[in-house]
Amino acid sequence: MKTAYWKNEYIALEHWPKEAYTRVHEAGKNGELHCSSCHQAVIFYLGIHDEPHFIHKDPTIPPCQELPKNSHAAAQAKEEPAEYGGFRLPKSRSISAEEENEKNDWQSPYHIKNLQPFVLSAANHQSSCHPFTQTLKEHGWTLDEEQSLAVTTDARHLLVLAGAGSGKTRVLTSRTAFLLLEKRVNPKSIMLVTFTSKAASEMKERLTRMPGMGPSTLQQLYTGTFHAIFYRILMHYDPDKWHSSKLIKFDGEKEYILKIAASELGIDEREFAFDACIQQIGKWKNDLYLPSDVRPDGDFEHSALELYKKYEQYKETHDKFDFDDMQTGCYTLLKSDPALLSAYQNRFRYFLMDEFQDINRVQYEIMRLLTDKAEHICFVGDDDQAIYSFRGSDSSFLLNLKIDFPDLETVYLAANYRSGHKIVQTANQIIAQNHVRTQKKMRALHDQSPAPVLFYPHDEEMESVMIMTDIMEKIRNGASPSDFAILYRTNVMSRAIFERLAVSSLPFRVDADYDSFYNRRAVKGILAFLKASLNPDDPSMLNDLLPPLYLRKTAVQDAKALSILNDCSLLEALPHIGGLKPFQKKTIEKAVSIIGTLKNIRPDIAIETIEKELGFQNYLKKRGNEGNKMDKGSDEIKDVKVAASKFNSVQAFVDHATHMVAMSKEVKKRSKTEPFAIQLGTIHRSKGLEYKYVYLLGCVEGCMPHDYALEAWREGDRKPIEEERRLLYVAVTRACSELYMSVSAKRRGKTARPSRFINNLKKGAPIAAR
Ligand SMILES: Nc1ncnc2c1ncn2[C@@H]1O[C@H](COP(=O)(O)OP(=O)(O)OP(=O)(O)O)[C@@H](O)[C@H]1O
Repeated sequence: MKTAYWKNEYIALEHWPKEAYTRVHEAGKNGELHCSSCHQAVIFYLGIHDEPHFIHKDPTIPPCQELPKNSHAAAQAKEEPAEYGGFRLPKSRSISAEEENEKNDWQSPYHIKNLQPFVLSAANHQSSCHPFTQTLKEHGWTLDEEQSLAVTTDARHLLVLAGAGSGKTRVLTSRTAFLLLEKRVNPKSIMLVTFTSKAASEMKERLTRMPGMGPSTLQQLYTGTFHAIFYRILMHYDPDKWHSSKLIKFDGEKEYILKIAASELGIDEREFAFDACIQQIGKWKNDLYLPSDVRPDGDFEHSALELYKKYEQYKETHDKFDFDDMQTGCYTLLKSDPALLSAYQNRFRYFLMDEFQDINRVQYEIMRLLTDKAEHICFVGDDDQAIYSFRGSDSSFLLNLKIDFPDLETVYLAANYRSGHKIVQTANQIIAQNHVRTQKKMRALHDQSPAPVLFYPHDEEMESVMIMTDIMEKIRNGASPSDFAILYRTNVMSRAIFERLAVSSLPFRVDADYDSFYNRRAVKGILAFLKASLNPDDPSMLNDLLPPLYLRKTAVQDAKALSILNDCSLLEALPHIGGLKPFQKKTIEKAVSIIGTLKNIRPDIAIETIEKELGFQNYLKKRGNEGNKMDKGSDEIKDVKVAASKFNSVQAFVDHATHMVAMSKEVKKRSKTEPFAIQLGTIHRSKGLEYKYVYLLGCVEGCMPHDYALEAWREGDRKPIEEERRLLYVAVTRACSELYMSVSAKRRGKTARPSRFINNLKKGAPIAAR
């Protein structure tokens, strides 16, 4: 059914603006929609597969005949009210039923076609006859011919080079078991390096299920990430120097140190990309470049080098260290203490290293030192999954291993056990466009999964509703929440889907580094103005309100004292703070006079007022992170406006934001102990994982590839774009059965273009009008 009543208003979907669809959907959930014929309650279906339509809430009632177009109700809809169904139509838009130009075409989902046909390869199913492989098989753990070779070879130096889902982790785990059980290697002499600590514990967990593997043996294995292993070495050697209380954990802290240094050096804060500078310093350190080794190229690197020097001085004087220092510190320690190095070399004789494509120079050099007396090294990696080069990782270490290890034996794994043929072909097609890579092609073992789907929401809000509908349908049909992952390029993209999940009854979890969208710096600033408007005495808004009014944080105390003294609100006290410069006084007085009115206007308009009239835009330019490459304050403002546009009042929006901040804390806590939940996460964090159903948000230019990569590409640097393509490849290859990629028409309130990475997937196929 294409028509309904929203309270007393008539909705004909054909003429209803798509930006209002999510509101109609909400209205249906709240019981505000009724059938235009029988007046029974209806809900609004807004999913991926079928066109949006109304359905009776009671599933036993069949669809009704629609009312004719020229009925009384339809005529009512022609009056073009300013507020319609609680939704404001753009003034220029007519909702007249006669105006066919205004027809609201639905773009059907596109099932990726033109993929190479599936060919069943007999080799895929052959399992090896090696006795160890046979033993594993008897215990339900199969290895194919290639995997078995990688597990049982006597090669001293072994590289397992393989595509996604080809069983690299399975091989690494089996090879560890082979060394322990077949070769009777002392577990204490094995070092097993994984990319995440979770992967290390998962591998240990898999090992416990192998025949003859006791927990005491596994406890003796030396496992962990490079960082964890290096830190353990440092702590063993000098626990005071490396005490965790001295660790600089967050980029925010680094940025603070760099901003002070920048002002001392006269670097213009407004223009400078502090996030890129933090990355650059990390890159130099991971490349083992001391400040004196750096030969800067261009203005940015010159400034970054000066800041690098200052940053190192700061840590020295304040007795601090950061994560990069754990690596460089370990390298220096091992180089400077031959006895210590020798002790480690004598202890560890067997090395197994996963995700080797993401190794950086300092890690490689430490690995070279530690493995000097090694009897066996197994490197595992996939250059197509190298996604950390922005922080100094370099897959050429993997690809050039033969130079340092001339007897290196390479085993290629080509069979993909994880995904259906159409997903594997889609991934092959995406990654084949990269110029810098080793040529390899994955082949799937079955063709039972449907083709990946591109779907076309109007915006971020509709994207999240469509995904939710699809997930709920699948769960009703027997899927488990843990079958699903919703992946995105950057955390800021998760706002809308988080909000939908938060108000649903579905269990979901987030990455360990997740933080609420409403805790972002610029968003908190905007919220402070809105909160002040609702309650000028709310002390919780003061801290975030002061910086955009150019007041120091210490002004909190002054404001509190003045409000008591003058018997006025905290907000009213601000212009009376002593020592204000004329421009400050003017800004504050204007703000105070306008803030009070914000609560009476629509939240998105209120935000616009804060931005333009109350100087928030200028503040962001001066003090924000507008020079940043990744997270720009102005982008956060665009996002917050999209979020606010769902609400009719400032109060409702502020309440919602407060609720979401509390929810994100709660969900984060729950995430640690919630195994049967929908996973919400960045693509970076999804590496090594797999899910039956994967949804990819924002497959549009600017999101994927990210704006920063597009900028680099325009300046002639292809590397970031290739890395973005690898990210998409990683995301696509997480899906076992079904993959959905969202190509929204709008992003941050502006028209968006489909990602260049998926454009070629549609070649030769009809592209529906957008
Ligand atoms: N020989 C095999 N028989 C059956 N299933 C297998 C086999 N090898 C691997 N698998 C399954 O295929 C999936 C992918 O394996 P694994 O995670 O080891 O791949 P990977 O190469 O490490 O993947 P990625 O690099 O994409 O993270 C897992 O579900 C694993 O259990």
